[in-house]
Amino acid sequence: MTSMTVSHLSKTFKLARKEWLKAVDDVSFELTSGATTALVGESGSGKSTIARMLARLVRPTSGEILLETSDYRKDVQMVFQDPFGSLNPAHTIGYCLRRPLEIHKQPGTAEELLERVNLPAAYARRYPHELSGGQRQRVAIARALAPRPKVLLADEPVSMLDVSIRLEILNLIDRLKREEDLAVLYVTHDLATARHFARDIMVMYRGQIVERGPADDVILAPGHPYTQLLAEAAPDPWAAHEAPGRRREPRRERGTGPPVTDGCLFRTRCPHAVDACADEIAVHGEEHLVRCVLRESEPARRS
Ligand SMILES: Nc1ncnc2c1ncn2[C@@H]1O[C@H](COP(=O)(O)OP(=O)(O)OP(=O)(O)O)[C@@H](O)[C@H]1O
Repeated sequence: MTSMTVSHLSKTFKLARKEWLKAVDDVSFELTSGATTALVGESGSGKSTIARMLARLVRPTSGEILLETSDYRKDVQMVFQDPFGSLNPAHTIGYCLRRPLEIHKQPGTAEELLERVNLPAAYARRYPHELSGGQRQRVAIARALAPRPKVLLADEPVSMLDVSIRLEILNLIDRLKREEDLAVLYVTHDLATARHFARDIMVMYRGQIVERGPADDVILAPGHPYTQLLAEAAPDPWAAHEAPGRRREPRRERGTGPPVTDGCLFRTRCPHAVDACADEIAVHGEEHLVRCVLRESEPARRS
């Protein structure tokens, strides 16, 4: 079931007197209960701005965010990247977890929430500085779950954690998604975990979604030259088992001059660019969408 529908969402930041930045440009998608949707793309592509708009921390310039339920403040919760900055050091873990239960008038206790994220109930008496980064992130997840939300926004939830515990935390979010029937938006740079944990992947480039589809299709048969570049550059732990010889050397960038602002924004970096890329870009496909003029004849697609 669709939990959240995002339509034509845009955000423009004013940088200086006559300088504007289109951080998010006409983005539409849906989040479904019981499923993870990954949002991937390089730094500065607008991923966090989308997550922050969905969390109502940033006001959209235009567009619409529709929630199936009516209580937005309760039903949409976010887990942030930094587990060290997200818990108030002056309060016990128990206090951090009881507050959202009280505010949203939910039954349950801090101890029960700790057990749901595999932490000992006795941690309720501890302070954030007594916990490791991974343990703090578990508390942040427990706090986000306290109001029994429908949508969980996870903005790079493991990128500041030790590599050795990242999978534990992602597995925890995955289990809770199934148990609570959550719609999860997973914002990440990491294509391998996006593919493993998400049902669908959306690829962002300079504020636009350039490709979207089932996770395996997007990673194994990327239709957009930008996704191909990302997939080729990413260390892929599954590649050796699935497709020997599939990987190629990343192509060299062709970028010259100032960045373009119309047509395909990737065309100055694209190894396949043709004149038509300067025109309005059509979106091809139904389940697997690709914003690329080359898609029709598919010369850019990997075999
Ligand atoms: N409050 C703001 N004022 C001005 N510009 C902003 C603001 N917030 C974000 N930006 C700019 O918007 C663009 C998109 O930023 P955003 O943080 O959404 O990207 P991102 O894909 O999440 O990157 P990262 O992976 O590094 O977090 C960037 O160019 C960023 O500098």
